Amino acid sequence: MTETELSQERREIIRDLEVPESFDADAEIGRRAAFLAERLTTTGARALVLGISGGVDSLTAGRLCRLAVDRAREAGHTAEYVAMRLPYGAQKDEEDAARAVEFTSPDRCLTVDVRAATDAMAASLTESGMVYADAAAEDFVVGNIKARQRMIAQYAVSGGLRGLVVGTDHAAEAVTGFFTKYGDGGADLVPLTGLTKRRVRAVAARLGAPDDLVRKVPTADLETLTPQKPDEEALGLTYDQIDDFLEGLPVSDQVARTLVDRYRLTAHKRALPTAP
Ligand SMILES: Nc1ncnc2c1ncn2[C@@H]1O[C@H](COP(=O)(O)OP(=O)(O)OC[C@H]2O[C@@H]([n+]3cccc(C(=O)O)c3)[C@H](O)[C@@H]2O)[C@@H](O)[C@H]1O
Ligand SMILES: Nc1ncnc2c1ncn2[C@@H]1O[C@H](COP(=O)(O)OP(=O)(O)OP(=O)(O)O)[C@@H](O)[C@H]1O
Ligand SMILES: [Mg+2]
Repeated sequence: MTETELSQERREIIRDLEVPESFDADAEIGRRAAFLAERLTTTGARALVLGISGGVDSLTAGRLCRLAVDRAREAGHTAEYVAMRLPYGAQKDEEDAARAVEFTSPDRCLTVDVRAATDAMAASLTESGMVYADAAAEDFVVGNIKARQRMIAQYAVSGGLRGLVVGTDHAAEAVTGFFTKYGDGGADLVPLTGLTKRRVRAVAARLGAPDDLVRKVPTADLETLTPQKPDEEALGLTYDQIDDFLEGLPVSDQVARTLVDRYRLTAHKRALPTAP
């Protein structure tokens, strides 16, 4: 890829992922809360359902759900914001998760431990004769089962309450495809679309979130063998590098090429299933 092709492709990615040049936290909060409220009133849905992990993305999306439900109610609509705690057994940062739930102020919070379902599926797969390359490969696959069990739990609640499932994907995850296909990637509404990680943090700070949660080290926390593994370690890139790339700020050629490659390789995760 020539320099010109690289910068052209970068511009296209920024456009496709809807990353605006300028950013104003107040404007983003207003626009995104209004979007969620409009979805509630237009679809007639009665609930916004969201998993709260203890990380900054769900904390931010949760507070936007609170604002949106309040707005929809003011317009005469009946709706609630339902938070879900979805630990796999005992979660190491449970205290952060509890504080995050409190900050987002849900109408109710349901806790569903995804461990039994995850372990049962993993055991059935092994019984079927499925063999993994090694223990780390199995752990990685089971990590994605955890994410999909969370999706199943959220859709069960959404189905029962006539709700909509809220996802937390944003531009810095979308560009790298750093989410589980049909797991945390499975949602009805994605209010953080187009935000870089630092902009998610800026929105969270503006919403008044506790500082340590705003600055918390991001983790998918899916692998049992390496709990709380920082995303940056798994990605081999820092969020600052990813954000700089998406915000059109200076990045090394190597970072730009890595991200363009990653974006191409993960195109299937941002698209509908491929058809003939
Ligand atoms: N070219 C192609 N066209 C159509 N489909 C294609 C495909 N290549 C793979 N696939 C399918 O996609 C599957 C792989 O996708 P997937 O199952 O998602 O698995 P994969 O992308 O390998 O793993 C998910 C990654 O996202 C990270 N993650 C997950 C969840 C949350 C977070 C977080 O930040 O919190 C991060 C996780 O740590 C891991 O690194 C393949 O097994 C295959 O079925
Ligand atoms: N243990 C959990 N309990 C409830 N929801 C979860 C849990 N783990 C993940 N999720 C859901 O999956 C989403 C994706 O996880 P992800 O790690 O990208 O976001 P986060 O934890 O909110 O923020 P960060 O990326 O900074 O860790 C979360 O935003 C949340 O909605
Ligand atoms: Mg997380």
